[in-house]
Amino acid sequence: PVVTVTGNPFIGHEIYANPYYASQIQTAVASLQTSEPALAAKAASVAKIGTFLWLDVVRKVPYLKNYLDDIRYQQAQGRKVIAPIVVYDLPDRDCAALASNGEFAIADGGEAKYKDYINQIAAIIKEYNDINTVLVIEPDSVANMITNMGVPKCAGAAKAYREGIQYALKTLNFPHVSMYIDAGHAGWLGWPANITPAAKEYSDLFKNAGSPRACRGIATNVSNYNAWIASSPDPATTPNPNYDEKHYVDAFAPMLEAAGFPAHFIVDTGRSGVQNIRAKWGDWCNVKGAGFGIRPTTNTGHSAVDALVWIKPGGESDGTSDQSAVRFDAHCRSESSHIPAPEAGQWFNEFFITLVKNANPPL
Ligand SMILES: O=[N+]([O-])c1ccc(O[C@@H]2O[C@H](CO)[C@@H](O[C@@H]3O[C@H](CO)[C@@H](O[C@@H]4O[C@H](CO)[C@@H](O)[C@H](O)[C@H]4O)[C@H](O)[C@H]3O)[C@H](O)[C@H]2O)cc1
Ligand SMILES: [Mg+2]
Repeated sequence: PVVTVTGNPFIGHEIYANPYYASQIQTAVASLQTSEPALAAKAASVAKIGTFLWLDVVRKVPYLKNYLDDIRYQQAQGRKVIAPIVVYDLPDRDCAALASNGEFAIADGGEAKYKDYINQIAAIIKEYNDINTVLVIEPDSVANMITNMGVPKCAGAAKAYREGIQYALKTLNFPHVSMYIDAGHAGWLGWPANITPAAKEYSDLFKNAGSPRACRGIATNVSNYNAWIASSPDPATTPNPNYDEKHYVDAFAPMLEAAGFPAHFIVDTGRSGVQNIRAKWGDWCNVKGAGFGIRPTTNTGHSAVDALVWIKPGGESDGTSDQSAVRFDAHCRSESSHIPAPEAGQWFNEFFITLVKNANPPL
């Protein structure tokens, strides 16, 4: 039946555990089976945990139908399953870094290609109006508009980012959809100097898109390593009073509400199980010693936080450590980084095994 979502979309639902991530995990399990069977079993259990599907290239969009068909099959068995998707293909993507440079360039018709990408997603999502669908909108992009307008590529992309995101918010505004716009993390927009301009930027985006019903709020800590709640501040976070994601949400939510954007939040806890492992807070690439964090849940203990979720699939690289690679970013050879590492999005088996070993809570 047609789904109309009101309120927290995650309540009473499990998050789709997609077969693509599961198949990559099987590789790790096979490599551990004989030498470390207990660890292999823990690794295998991750395949059942729902992570988000990243539509990071337009050629992946048609595969969305396969996943949605699979969810229909699970729903036919009486299960209530969320479709968890990341929309991530803006032209001149990842403008302040190199690791996740995208396929579309503004200089090469990227804005029109992005609208076609969004239209393709909208056509499929519209057809599957019986599936409760959650969309994270464009990790890192708006955050870069707040802190990196000094980077020529970001300054040059500002108009395209804002227009592209507003197009997405309007075009994907369906009754069965809930959208969360990415807003970096506590160590990015959570800094006092950044959070005030951030509140204006996000509320303007929301209002200029016509305050779409489906725009439920904000996603934080996507692909990052911050605690949801830290028992004490990680030394790398000093002197930021917002030293974990809960402090960031507590500070940000009322500012957005006051500016006309009554945002709810989801927080990525996929790789936040271990704290105090970064030399510098700005070290974002393949952080050595990381562990899987709090399992996806709606028991957040926070009225503004709909769910803790695993958005970045742990085990997929943040970026290559190969200095000769086109998309090499020096942050991926930071003192905090696990080296060697493959290209962004590629399977990073050693890192996955560390995430399993260091999982907190334990697997
Ligand atoms: O105490 N002080 O006096 C003081 C003064 C100034 C300060 O400045 C702040 O310092 C922060 C670093 O601490 C900066 O935050 C970093 O900004 C980077 C982008 O520029 C982000 O990188 C992205 O990370 C994504 C994954 O999260 C990747 O997917 C993506 O590819 C990658 O590009 C880092 O996470 C994020 O931690 C702030 O901008 C900056 O304003 C801070 C304190
Ligand atoms: Mg990235």
